[in-house]
Amino acid sequence: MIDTLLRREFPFASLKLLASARSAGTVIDVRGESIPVLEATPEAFEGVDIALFSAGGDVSLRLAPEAVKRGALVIDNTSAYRMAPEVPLVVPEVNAHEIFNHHGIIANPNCSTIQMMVALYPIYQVYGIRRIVVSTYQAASGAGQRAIEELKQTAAAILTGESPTASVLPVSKLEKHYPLAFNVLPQIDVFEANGYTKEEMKMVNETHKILADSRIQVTPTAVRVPVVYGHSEAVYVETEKPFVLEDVKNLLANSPGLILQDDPANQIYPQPLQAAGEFPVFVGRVRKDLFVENGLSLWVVADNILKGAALNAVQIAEIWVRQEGVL
Ligand SMILES: O=C(O)C/C=C/c1cccc(C(=O)O)c1C(=O)O
Repeated sequence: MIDTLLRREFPFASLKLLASARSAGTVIDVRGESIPVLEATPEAFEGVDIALFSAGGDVSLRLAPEAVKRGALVIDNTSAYRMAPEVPLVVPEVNAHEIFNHHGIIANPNCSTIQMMVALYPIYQVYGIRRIVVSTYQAASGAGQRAIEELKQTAAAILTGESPTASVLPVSKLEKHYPLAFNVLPQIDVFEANGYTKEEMKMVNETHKILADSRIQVTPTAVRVPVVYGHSEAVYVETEKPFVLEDVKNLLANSPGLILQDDPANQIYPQPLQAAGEFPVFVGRVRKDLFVENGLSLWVVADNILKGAALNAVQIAEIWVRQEGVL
């Protein structure tokens, strides 16, 4: 979040870093200034204009109202408020207008939903979308620093002929754990009664809310893969209207937040290793379905920590301060 604020040259007059009591007291260097990390208490939000939350849903539920009460705009990166009717759920390239309907809190969508919305919104606007079938290939970083370490440890173990031991992935709070190295895990977060995981249901519900269209049939499969940064998605859509493939490619190449990388003859297509650290969403492998008239497949890759979280939140803040006349 701090790195993204600096890369975007966000015009903050001062930066207040808040965290748990356990982290309070540490000092972070920001542009040569040593900024102390303070304990996140209700009083700590006095004088704060914009509060970027990314400390888990429980913290957001407890402290976001306290920040709003003290005059802050809260941009929350957790799912705590995403489906609350009065809270805008915003992907700036899709529904930036919703930012100005906030009542103190704006929610940042789930990382996998964000990148899919950036790629599909141009298609939705021109051709309409009846159905989405998406398989995600999600990086270990989406599950946190301990998951990244476990991927590396299990890889090292296997490469040295030892048996890998896992204690974090796929879901740290559950009993069963499996090594991610040289493996894929078709579980991200816990399973719900309908057989879909919470991560998959976020993609369904958040797509409906962001596009304000609950008619769209969304069928996700969320998979953890042995990648450190960058989520990839194989997306199949059925459009309402017929399309010409070249027109779709030109549309994607000229849409906000997207870069088209689609030159199979030269093996050009998005890859997480190349997307990591970058702001855009990358789209490629755009092709017409072989059997379904209005079927279209595409491959979508983005840095899950940037566009999937920090960048999307900072972009929301940029639009808000611009409206406030600061930018
Ligand atoms: O695991 C991933 O790749 C994405 C994880 C997202 C996540 C992890 C823990 C809690 C949450 C949450 O619900 O806040 C979220 C999220 O949807 O943003």
